[in-house]
Amino acid sequence: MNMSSQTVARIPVVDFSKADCLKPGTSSWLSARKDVCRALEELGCFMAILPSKVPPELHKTIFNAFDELFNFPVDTPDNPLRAGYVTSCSGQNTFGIINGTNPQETQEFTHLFWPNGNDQFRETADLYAKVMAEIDEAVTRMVFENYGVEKYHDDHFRSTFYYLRLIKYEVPKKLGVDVGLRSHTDKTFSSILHQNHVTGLEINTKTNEWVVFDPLPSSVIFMAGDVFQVWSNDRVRPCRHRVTLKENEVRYSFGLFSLHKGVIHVPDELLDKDHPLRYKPFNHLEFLRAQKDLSETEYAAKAYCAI
Ligand SMILES: O=C(O)CCC(=O)C(=O)O
Ligand SMILES: [Fe+2]
Repeated sequence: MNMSSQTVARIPVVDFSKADCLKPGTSSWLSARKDVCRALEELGCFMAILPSKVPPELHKTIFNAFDELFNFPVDTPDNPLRAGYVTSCSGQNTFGIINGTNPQETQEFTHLFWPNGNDQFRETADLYAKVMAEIDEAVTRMVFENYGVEKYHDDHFRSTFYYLRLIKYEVPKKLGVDVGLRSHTDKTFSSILHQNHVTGLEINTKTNEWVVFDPLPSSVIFMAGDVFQVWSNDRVRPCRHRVTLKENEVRYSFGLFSLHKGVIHVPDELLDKDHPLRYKPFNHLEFLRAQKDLSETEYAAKAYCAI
């Protein structure tokens, strides 16, 4: 063991470009499952190397399109884009697409900007969203299997939908101290982010260190949200994170946020005398509607439905 691995916490890596990694029951699946579950219980996140069907050059394609997207004038009073254009309280500008894994939705969105369409952007966004959703399906199945409740996974996944967000952080005014997003946990079941080359996302470890996420271009970060914690009766650790802007460049990220239609409850199989029930069943979408601040708060679902 060298010095740095003793002193610097690292974000675990799970390689989904390996053959059969996304096929339940194979030896690659089982080995990935072990790494996934350990990472989610210890840290609440991991870096996922994307399957090889995502060609590495698409990284440039998607973020070059972001330059154009975020330069469209959206602040004119009658612009239909205003409705979907949200500016959060700190440094984020975002476009959000509900049901972002549905190609019809991304097509409508694309046409708002480019009246004649932009196949390159649309197809690239669709591919990333699709692959990220496949990773989400596999990862949640791995966790369900690990806890012996895989029989609930199909229903769970059928009730999942994805909110796609395109996020921009401006070049910071004061390098090194500018806040992109204050420390928070996501109010999702899970969140998956693909970012451009500008670092800024920081992950909080169990020992309260902040570790900078420095991804490979062909990777994403998978983070457990508050609702994953509640569902697992505190076995999965929600990922506490923030964005600090330290580089003299625009930072972009492409995020897929999973939401659940219906009631979340802890499976009975996860309860025993050492693990008494900690959460009341709750409706994810009602919970989201009840939140005043959707971005920069911590452990909100825990507070909402703890027993
Ligand atoms: O842009 C990022 O890397 C993180 C975004 C984030 O944490 C959020 O939108 O909740
Ligand atoms: Fe977040």
